[in-house]
Amino acid sequence: MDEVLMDEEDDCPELVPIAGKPLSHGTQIPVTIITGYLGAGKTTLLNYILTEQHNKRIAVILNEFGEGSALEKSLAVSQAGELYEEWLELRNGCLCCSVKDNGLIAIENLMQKKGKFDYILLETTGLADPGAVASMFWVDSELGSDIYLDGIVTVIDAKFGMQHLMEEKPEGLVNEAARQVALADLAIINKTDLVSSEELIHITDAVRSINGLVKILETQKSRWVGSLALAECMSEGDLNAWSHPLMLDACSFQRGPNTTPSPPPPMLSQLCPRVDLSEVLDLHSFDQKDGVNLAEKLQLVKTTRPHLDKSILTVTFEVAGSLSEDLLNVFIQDLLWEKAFKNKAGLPMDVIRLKGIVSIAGQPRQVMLQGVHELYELDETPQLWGEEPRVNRLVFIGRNLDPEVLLEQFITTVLKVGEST
Ligand SMILES: Nc1nc2c(ncn2[C@@H]2O[C@H](COP(=O)(O)OP(=O)(O)OP(=O)(O)O)[C@@H](O)[C@H]2O)c(=O)[nH]1
Ligand SMILES: [Zn+2]
Repeated sequence: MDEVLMDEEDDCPELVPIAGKPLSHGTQIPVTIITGYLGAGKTTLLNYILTEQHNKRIAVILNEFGEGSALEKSLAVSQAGELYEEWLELRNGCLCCSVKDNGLIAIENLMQKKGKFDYILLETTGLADPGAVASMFWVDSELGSDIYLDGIVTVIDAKFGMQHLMEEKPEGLVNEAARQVALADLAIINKTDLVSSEELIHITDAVRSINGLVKILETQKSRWVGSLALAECMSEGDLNAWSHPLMLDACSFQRGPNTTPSPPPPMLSQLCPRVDLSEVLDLHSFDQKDGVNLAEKLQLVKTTRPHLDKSILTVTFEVAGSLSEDLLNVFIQDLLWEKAFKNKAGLPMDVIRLKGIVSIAGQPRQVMLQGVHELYELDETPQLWGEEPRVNRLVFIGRNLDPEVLLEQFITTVLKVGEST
């Protein structure tokens, strides 16, 4: 294994970009953030991952923030049954450099003490905003950290998830459960044993209506508990694709007439509920490895309609042509930082997650756009534009989004009229 490069251990270190940022994550360790409302099944999923056969040295971090202005946070790392614990000093409620850098330093220290990990899983508390935690790893990965953000996994309670998603918050505040779904790269709808197939469809639709981009899996005890026949059905490759109850339903039919004696027709929720580790780990949701097939993925995304009152939704559009990079930055900053765009009701659009593949005038390769809350990044992918006309595809997940207004703003401000691609 490679040497662990340690950052200077300051109170609040200055991070300096390293020259010649590596294009691959060769020596970096992925971190997956596991979030989800209280009691949804996050720890159960972690335990499952840790006990499953794999060749990885996985470290688990429990990101327990105390109530209110707690000054300490425990960083427990369990690995191969052993539990290590570190205590971090936090400055009062400050989510800026104190948490950021100390969090990373603690992980890096730990790696030095215990040897390098292959993978880090970070469980947030049920009420945490995964966006804040994600930002910490995402930004620093660009600055030569040992760690990069692989993806955000949100565990949802099939039974109480609807209730959590619908909970009314005081004016101006986003419901935490909905925010966790909005930010998810993978949504695991757990405890399917506790609901009927109708309830399962309902919660799945609600999740999809918030986040049109997310991959959805259904589980019991965060794992699969099916029979051999179901194991066969799971080997069908299409479940690696975007899972949906109807697809799970379809896979029970594909088993064909040979499966005798036929078992009682399984409830939708009993089909194939498991998590294959490859579906949770190494998602590459924030980097260029994802960029290669992101263009295809984005084509499948549809603008959603709010399922719940005042809820978060997904807006997507395609625009042919090439963009001015400067104007694109202005557009994104107006949207994310200035909150300058309003919907028809006059409410400012609030984007939580942003993804896209765009064509920058004069650049031969596709450029990936990623955003989480106020952070965003434009990154060239290895993918060259082909012969066919270039198409920009964007996906926005957030509140008060109006597809028409967004599209109009995008076209008028960003598109380089008359520019050849
Ligand atoms: N019936 C049922 N119970 C489950 C399932 N998955 C987890 N549980 C139970 O739900 C409870 C909460 O599970 P945890 O894994 O601790 O949930 P968590 O999200 O880590 O909870 P917090 O960290 O407290 O927010 C435990 O009692 C689990 O045994 C499931 O699929 N079905
Ligand atoms: Zn837990």
